[in-house]
Amino acid sequence: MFSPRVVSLVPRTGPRRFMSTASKLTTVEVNDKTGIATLTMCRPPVNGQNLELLLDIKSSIKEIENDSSRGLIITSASPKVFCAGLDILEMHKPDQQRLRAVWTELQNVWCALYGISMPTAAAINGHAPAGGCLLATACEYRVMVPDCRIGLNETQLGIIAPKWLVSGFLNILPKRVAERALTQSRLFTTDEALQEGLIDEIANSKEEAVEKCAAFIGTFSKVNPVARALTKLQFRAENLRQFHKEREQDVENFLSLVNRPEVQKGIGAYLEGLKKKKANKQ
Ligand SMILES: CCCCCCC/C=C/C(=O)SCCNC(=O)CCNC(=O)[C@H](O)C(C)(C)COP(=O)(O)OP(=O)(O)OC[C@H]1O[C@@H](n2cnc3c(N)ncnc32)[C@H](O)[C@@H]1OP(=O)(O)O
Repeated sequence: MFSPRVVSLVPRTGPRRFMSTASKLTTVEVNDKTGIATLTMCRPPVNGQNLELLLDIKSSIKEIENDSSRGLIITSASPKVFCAGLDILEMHKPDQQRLRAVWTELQNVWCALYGISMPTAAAINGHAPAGGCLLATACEYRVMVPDCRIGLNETQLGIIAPKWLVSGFLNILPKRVAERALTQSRLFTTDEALQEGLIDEIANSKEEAVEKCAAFIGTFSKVNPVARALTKLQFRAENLRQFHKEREQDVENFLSLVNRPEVQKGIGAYLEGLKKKKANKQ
């Protein structure tokens, strides 16, 4: 659960350092001058959230939290995609135990990122549908590169995003806009996302996005970190409480929904569509 941590306000000096990461699916780089940790997802081609990537993101977030970094920036090593959401292959003709673990780890990742006390920001250097949007909206600030898309498009796959998954989205967007976007499976362009407030800034490159995220985190340098953390919790505690109350039932709901024959059919067709898209590109 949420536990605010006192962070020294004295700037660190020295070179950048890398933390150990569970595998190569994420890297964590800490800027020793600013104390900000950048977590980069590295599962080509699109950072599809399979079980291993989710486990790795979770352990990197925990590592950053234990290191008392000044802030956390999440981004991607893929040139065009921040994160394509859940790896659809995990949901198609699934192994039941693994599917259960995938959903549990998606919950764990959201909970760790949404409830972390340090400032968080997403440098969205590419498309961010579904689970990608979930990561971005769990953060406090979002900077996105031009000509990309972000949103919760679950209904397109015949699945329903549960309340906890939508809560970050609802922190940012007016309820009416959120309801319409979810029911329409709307993916916002970068410009639309800025106009609606789903993102905070546009940057021309990933590097600039990371810089803008760091500048946002820097705005807290003179704010008491405990007061900041408790204030953040005040805004997020109710969603976290509700999530913990419902998380087990939520896993059962997910399993039963994904296993429905018509949903399996929809997921299969969606996968085919992705493959056809690639064939048409060639
Ligand atoms: C109680 C129940 C609650 C259920 C709630 C469920 C909550 C979460 C759900 C999800 O996250 S579902 C996943 C939703 N994601 C998407 O719909 C994104 C699909 N992908 C795309 O739109 C595009 O790929 C892209 C991200 C915009 C990137 O486009 P780009 O043109 O750069 O690449 P592609 O050629 O399309 O893809 C490359 C390669 O990657 C495969 N792929 C793409 N997305 C996924 C994915 N989500 N899972 C698995 N694989 C994916 C795609 O098929 C290509 O594969 P190859 O053909 O190269 O093998």
